[in-house]
Amino acid sequence: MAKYEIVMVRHGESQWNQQNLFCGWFDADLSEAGVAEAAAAGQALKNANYKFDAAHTSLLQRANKTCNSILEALGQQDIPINYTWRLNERHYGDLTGQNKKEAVEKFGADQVQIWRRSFATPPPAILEANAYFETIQKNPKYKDVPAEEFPACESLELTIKRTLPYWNDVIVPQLKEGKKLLIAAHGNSLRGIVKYLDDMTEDQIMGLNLPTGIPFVYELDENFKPVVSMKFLGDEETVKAAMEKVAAQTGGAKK
Ligand SMILES: O=C(O)[C@@H](COP(=O)(O)O)OP(=O)(O)O
Repeated sequence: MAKYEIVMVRHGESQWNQQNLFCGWFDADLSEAGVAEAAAAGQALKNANYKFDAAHTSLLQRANKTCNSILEALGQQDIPINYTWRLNERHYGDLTGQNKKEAVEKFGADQVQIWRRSFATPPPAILEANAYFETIQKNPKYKDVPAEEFPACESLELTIKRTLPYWNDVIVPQLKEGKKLLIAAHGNSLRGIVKYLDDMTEDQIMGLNLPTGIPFVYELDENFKPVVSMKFLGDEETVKAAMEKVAAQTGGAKK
C-alpha cells in the first residue's frame, strides 16, 4: 500500500536545450517555451489538486524558475524551498557548451551515446581552455561543495553517488514526517533517482529520456519501494513525443 507520495519534474526547456548544447552545470536560463512549459506544469498540478509542504531544487536557475513557476500556479510561494548542488544536473565535463549534433560529427554517434546515456562512463573532464571553465569550476555559489566531491565531469553513476545522500538524508526524513514534496531538477539528476527507486538495470536506464516540464509522481510503500512509478501528469502521446524529442537531440537516435 502506498504510504508516501512525491512529485518530481525536469525543468522546462532551457535556452541551451533549445540550442541543442550540452549544458550540465552551466546556468542556462529557461527559453520562452520553457517558461510556458513550467507554467503548464504548475497548471497540471493545480488541476490535480496538488499542495506541497516543501520543495527541493538545484543551484541552477532553469530548475529554480520551474520550481517557482509551479509554486506560483499553486499559490504556494511561501513554502520552504531547499536549494542544493546535489540536485544539479550531471556535470557534462568538456562537452559543456558543445552542440550535441556537432559532437556526433566529431566523436561519432556511439561515443556520444555512451557519454550521454551509459551508466559508468563519464564524458572527458572540463579543461581550463573550455569557455565555461571559470564560470562553473570557480563559481562562488559552489563554495560549500567539498573539494574532493567537486566534479570536473560525471557519469550517471557518479551523479547518483552525490544525489543519493540528499535523497536519504533530507528527502526520506521529510517524507517520514508526512510532508508532501516537490523536486524540480534535471534530466540526469532525476534519471539517477528514478534508477535507484525503480531498481533499474543499466540497460533500462540507458533507454530513459525524461521530458522537460512534465511532472511525474511516485507513490512509495513504507519501505520506500514504488507502488506507482513515474506516473506523468500528461497524456501518453504528449509524454512519448516529448521523450522522443530528447532522445533525438543527437540526430535521430531513439535511445
Ligand atoms: O545537460 C544537459 O544538456 C541536459 C541533459 O542533456 P542530455 O543528457 O539529455 O543530453 O540537462 P538538463 O537540460 O536536464 O539540465
